[in-house]
Amino acid sequence: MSARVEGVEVDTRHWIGGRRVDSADRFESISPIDETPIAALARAGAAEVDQAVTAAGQAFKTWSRTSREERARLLHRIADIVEAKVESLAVVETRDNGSLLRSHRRGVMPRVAMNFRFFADWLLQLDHADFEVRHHRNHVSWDPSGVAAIITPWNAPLMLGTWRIAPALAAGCTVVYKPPEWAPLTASLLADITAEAGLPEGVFNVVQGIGREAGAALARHPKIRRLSFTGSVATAKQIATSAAENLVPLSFELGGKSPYLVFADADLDLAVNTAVGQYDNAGQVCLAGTRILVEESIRARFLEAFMAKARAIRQGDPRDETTDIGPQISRPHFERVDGYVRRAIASGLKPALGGGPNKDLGGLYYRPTLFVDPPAGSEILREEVFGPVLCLQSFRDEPEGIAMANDTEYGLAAIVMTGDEKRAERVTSQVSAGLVWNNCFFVRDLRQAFGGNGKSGIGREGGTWSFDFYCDVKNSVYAPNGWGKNG
Ligand SMILES: NC(=O)C1=CN([C@@H]2O[C@H](COP(=O)(O)OP(=O)(O)OC[C@H]3O[C@@H](n4cnc5c(N)ncnc54)[C@H](O)[C@@H]3O)[C@@H](O)[C@H]2O)C=CC1
Ligand SMILES: O=C(O)/C=C/C=C(\O)C(=O)O
Repeated sequence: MSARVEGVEVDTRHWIGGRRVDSADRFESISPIDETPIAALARAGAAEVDQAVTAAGQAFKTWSRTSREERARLLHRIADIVEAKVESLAVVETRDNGSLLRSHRRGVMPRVAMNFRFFADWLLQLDHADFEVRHHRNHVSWDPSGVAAIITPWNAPLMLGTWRIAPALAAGCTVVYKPPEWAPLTASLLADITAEAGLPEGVFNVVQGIGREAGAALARHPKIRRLSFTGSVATAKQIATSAAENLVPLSFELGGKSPYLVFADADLDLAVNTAVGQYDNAGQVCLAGTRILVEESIRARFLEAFMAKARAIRQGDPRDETTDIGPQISRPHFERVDGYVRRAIASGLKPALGGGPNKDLGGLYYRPTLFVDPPAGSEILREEVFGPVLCLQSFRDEPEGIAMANDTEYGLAAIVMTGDEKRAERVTSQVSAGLVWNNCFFVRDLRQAFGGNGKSGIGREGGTWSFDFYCDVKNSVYAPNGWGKNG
């Protein structure tokens, strides 16, 4: 069973134990570009999930004992093939999730390859730390833990999936991956790539399906040893409850409502351009600085420049090179975003920009929207909209700016725009966020610790943090032969 998407053949069955497996049930992937169904996929239930976990458990026996060099070689091979297939991966992903084709070609798919390369290289230089304590040698090693379950969302499907799959495989775990049902297709292409690379059967498995069915069955499976979840807080709570039953270690990368602080001494052009960039991917970015906080003395100048720039955003078909932002992922998500905007308007707020669907384009295209001065505590300031909706407020001085930045239950990212290096360090040290960018945004290096505070998540991934999570860290103590025999 397969679908032809933008000229690329995509197998729409599961990938379990190195072969394609079908289900009796189906679900459809609908393209956000024009809301047409583009593929019918196998829809897993508990039986297929169990089959995948069993295959992964079997494969773990040899993969966990495969040398680090061989694991790294295979991951590099996967990266080579991803690089050779950037174009087909990019066109399928754009059709499936509506993100910009040019971003997929130039940034996202190369990052997918980098996810594999980076963790392959990090594995080889992972320091198996030794230290001496009173003639006893302590040795710390990162041992593979077992089957890792990985569940990720649709806003950057292959990049977010491989950001967890690559370190899990590098760590010697085997993987059962449940891709997002709103953008499931490139996961299947990845399965083909792992086979072409020569990854042994059962090491990487894909179960396609719906979150509350296949995802829930995977999260509660008693044989998984790690659970990495990226998605919403509501789903995270359900998953945590299931995982608690089996005491499975969790890594959660969840939502955000990040502050974007602009001080009067900031480079105004840079601050405005970067602020307008928070609409990228049609606002479907967990890290986005959706609460713009501007120092009062430059508020009018900032707002004027922001509005001019934001009005120039070109919205349209994400396959068009000149498009800046595309559609929302799905009709339910579009309605959810619109619900937030409608309730804000009903509460008396007037959007300074946008405030509804893009009627010229129709479909799932939602206009970049800005609310100025929403009251403290209002829903639009508190909750993650995950659409092209920003809020702008102003603050009198640094302490007030920091207090407003921290007035959230989330703590994923913060952006600080200032020309004063000392202020940058001071503010950074006082904002609660897993990632703080000063005078920049989304500058990523895979050695960085990535994750959030509060409702934005549990744990960190990236570099050694990923190995700490996917591995059973072991400390061994070696005494000299005969040590202590004579008292
Ligand atoms: N911190 C981070 O790195 C990132 C966080 N996100 C967050 O993800 C959210 C958007 O993604 P959505 O797909 O709407 O989230 P979601 O929580 O609805 O779905 C995410 C994944 O979980 C699965 N799922 C849904 N219900 C499940 C259940 N009961 N048991 C097991 N699995 C289940 C889905 O099939 C999907 O694969 C936003 O809150 C966003 O901030 C998105 C990207 C990165
Ligand atoms: O760079 C990462 O590892 C993760 C980035 C997350 C997003 O791009 C997102 O959720 O939009």
